[in-house]
Amino acid sequence: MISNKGQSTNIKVLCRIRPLPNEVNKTELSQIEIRSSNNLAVFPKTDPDNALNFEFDHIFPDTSNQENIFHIVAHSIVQDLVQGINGTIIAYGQTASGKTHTITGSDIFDANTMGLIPRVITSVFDNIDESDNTLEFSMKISYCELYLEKIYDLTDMDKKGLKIREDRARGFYIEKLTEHFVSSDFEVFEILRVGTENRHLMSTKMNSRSSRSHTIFNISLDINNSLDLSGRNGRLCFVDLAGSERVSKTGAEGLRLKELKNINKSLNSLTSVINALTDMKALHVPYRDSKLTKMLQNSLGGNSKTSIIITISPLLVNESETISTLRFGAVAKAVKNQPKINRELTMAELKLKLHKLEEELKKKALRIEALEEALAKLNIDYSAIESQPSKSDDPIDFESTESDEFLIELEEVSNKLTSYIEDNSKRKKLLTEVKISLEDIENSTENDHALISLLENKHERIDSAIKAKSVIVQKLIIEKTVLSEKIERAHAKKLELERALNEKTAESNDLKYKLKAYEDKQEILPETVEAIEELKEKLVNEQHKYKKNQSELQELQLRLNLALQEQLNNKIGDEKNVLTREINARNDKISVLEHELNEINDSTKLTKKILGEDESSLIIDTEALEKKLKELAEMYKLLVSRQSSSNIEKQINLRKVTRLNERIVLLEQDLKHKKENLNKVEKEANRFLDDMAAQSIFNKMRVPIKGGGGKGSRAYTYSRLSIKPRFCSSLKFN
Ligand SMILES: Nc1ncnc2c1ncn2[C@@H]1O[C@H](COP(=O)(O)OP(=O)(O)OP(=O)(O)O)[C@@H](O)[C@H]1O
Repeated sequence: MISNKGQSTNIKVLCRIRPLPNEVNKTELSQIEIRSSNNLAVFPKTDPDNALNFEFDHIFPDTSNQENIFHIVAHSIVQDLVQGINGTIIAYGQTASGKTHTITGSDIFDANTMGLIPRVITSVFDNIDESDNTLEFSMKISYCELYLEKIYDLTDMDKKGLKIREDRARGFYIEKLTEHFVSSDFEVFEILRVGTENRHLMSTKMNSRSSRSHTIFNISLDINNSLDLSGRNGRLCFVDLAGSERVSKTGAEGLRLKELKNINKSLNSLTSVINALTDMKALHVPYRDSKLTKMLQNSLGGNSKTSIIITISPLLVNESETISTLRFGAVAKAVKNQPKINRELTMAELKLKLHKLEEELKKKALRIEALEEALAKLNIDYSAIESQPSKSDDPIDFESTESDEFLIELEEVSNKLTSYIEDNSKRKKLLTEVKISLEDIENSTENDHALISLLENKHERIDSAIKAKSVIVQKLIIEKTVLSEKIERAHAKKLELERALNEKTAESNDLKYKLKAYEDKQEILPETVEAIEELKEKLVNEQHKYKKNQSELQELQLRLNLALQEQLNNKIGDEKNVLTREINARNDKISVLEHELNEINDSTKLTKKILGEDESSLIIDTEALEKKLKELAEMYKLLVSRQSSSNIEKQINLRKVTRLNERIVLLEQDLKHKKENLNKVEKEANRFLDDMAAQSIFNKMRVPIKGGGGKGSRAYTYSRLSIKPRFCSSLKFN
């Protein structure tokens, strides 16, 4: 990296006064007067008449918001960063005075409360978006903290106790600190969020989330110009220092005390560095005294545009810390840095430089030649002059005395020549170095080109190999499909064959079984014939019996029907007669009664006529008549009940007839079953006879197919049977 010489610039110091915490009473305020945007006075409680006056680059009153801070502190730093100029923003101040609030913000995702880092990140990406297309950017982020003199990688908590190394080109740097390549503000926000969560915090009297460490958030931006191949690099560093506190005020103990001592120690070393940087008489800047100052070497007195934001509290209770912070800021303001554009020369620039050096070298060589010629004309051996001891030690003794002036001139020429030679050798050396570096660059460029073409070739080869492979893969896929179809077909065929084989095996088993059965049967044929004869006989007998039964049954049924019919007719006739007789008798009775009633009527009329003649005999007659009437009524009732009981009897008889009919149906069904059974028996007998007939033909036609055959052989084949004897087809029933 070759850089233009940096201009000396003072560190900027800006002062931010935090607003009052809500719970605080106004009477407890320090007397701080903001006199202008860069001037402020403090009237100490102990000595209000002697105001302490402070001048800073800017003073932010407690009403300033985060956006104001960004515009005044960081806007120009962002512009510098994208030009390749380093920047640093440091927050320094008492605990709870608002350092973290200023650098990171209370909530990095809240547009109002987000601090400088998120705003700067957004702005850098905006700048990148708006930049020329020929510029290429590459951004790296790292985030670490210094806690109890140990360095932690906040983006990877497994990395603790990191070492600070020193390098000629880079100065101090943290070894193994993760640098995240990022391409969007979201990624940076995420790193910031995770890192901020990982910080060492503690709840203290003054701050519920007090930082117990110094944190450094670093942005590194490489800017490359694709046209002239020039490059730049800018680094922007945000430092949130841990807050100073008086041990006596806090009454801290244990770890808290240890933390506090460490914080104060490193802040003291920072103050020492600042003091040394501003002290003209100081011979040495004690950067190496602490890790913090090593890490901030470039930001303080180095190649960086640095701004320190001092944060102060308006509370009276913090007055002494406020004054000491303001004093620190006042001193720091005097520190001078040399920021410069960090740029690499373009190839054209390097070539031009080389060309100039070569021209210069040629001129020098000509001058040397001219001088050597002049010497030669004067007969002076230049090499002898060169090898001669110095004049003071052993002065030259010129016997042929030339003039003293000539000697002086000669000495001058000799001196000039020597200086030319020295100059020349220096330039030659420089030229060689430049040539070497140019060659290196050309070599590396050639190497890069070669590598690129190698990679391109390789890429092409891989590409064509991939294509070839994909063709093969396609073919293989097709082959695989065809093969799997074939396999499927073969499998189906195999299953079919297996099924056929099973069937054949079953058939063969069946045949074997049948063969065995026939063989067995053959052995018992005489008995079988006898049995068949017996069976036949039995069957004929059964058929006879069945026929007889059937005709008997039919006869029985006929008789039954007749009997029933007769019985029914008789019964109905009887009933009818009885009823007719009863009805006739009743009619007779009714006509008798009617007759009697007429007589009574007549006698009543007569009675009415002779009324008064014999009333008592009339009453007797009336009573007799009433009695008669009663008897007639009862007789009528009896007749009616007889008629209803004859109706019931008729119903019963009808039910009996129905039951008889049902029984007839049942008998018919039974008869049908018996018929069916008989048919079955007949069919069985026919089959049996068929088998017998086949057997008798088979016995005549069997042929050996294996093992010579003959008697006792088990392997036979069958000829097709064409004659099938039937068993008594005439016995079939309809
Ligand atoms: N300017 C401000 N406006 C609003 N709130 C603020 C401001 N400054 C500080 N605060 C609030 O005060 C509290 C302490 O602030 P912060 O943590 O930033 O202090 P600090 O200086 O970083 O403290 P420490 O050194 O202990 O870490 C926080 O809740 C913060 O939000």
